[in-house]
Amino acid sequence: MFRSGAFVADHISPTTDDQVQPNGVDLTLDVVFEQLEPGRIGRDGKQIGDRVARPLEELEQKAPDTYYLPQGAYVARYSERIEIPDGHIGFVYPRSSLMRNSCMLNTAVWDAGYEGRGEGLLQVHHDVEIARGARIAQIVFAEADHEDVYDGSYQGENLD
Ligand SMILES: O=c1ccn([C@H]2C[C@H](O)[C@@H](COP(=O)(O)OP(=O)(O)OP(=O)(O)O)O2)c(=O)[nH]1
Repeated sequence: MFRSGAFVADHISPTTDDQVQPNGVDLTLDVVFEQLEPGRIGRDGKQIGDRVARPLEELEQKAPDTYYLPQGAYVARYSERIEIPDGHIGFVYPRSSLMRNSCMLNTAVWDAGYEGRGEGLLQVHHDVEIARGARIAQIVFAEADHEDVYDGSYQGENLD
């Protein structure tokens, strides 16, 4: 069973009322990275290729700060601290307005026990402007059995 947005919101911070949806919580864009060097996925480990944060553009004095993203693939970091409670699994979906603008957010599984400010693959199929802090995704929680909790290398990532 999927949990209510109000339940999810208790595990996402910070959140404002307008981020809380009936079945999930909207996530906002913090930083966009561009990968510079190849990474590696091995049989016994992995390495994330070097990356650089994209510059924020002052597009016609637009506030807040806005990213202008040419067609390409980027890694987007969410602003919110996400905690997946025991007995649950998380899924992130793109905001449909991204899709309708020829962009897509690809995501993986969010494991029970994970805490951090995670990332997603932002595919830009047509140039787009996205303001920092804009809502780009929605996270939902489903109840799920598990034996262990997440204890991998991304545990606690990007928390200050
Ligand atoms: O789209 C996603 C999906 C998951 N995560 C977070 C939550 C998840 O619990 C963690 C690790 O994901 P996964 O287990 O798929 O990563 P891995 O490559 O297998 O790394 P590890 O070996 O550390 O588990 O990354 C994201 O940031 N973005």
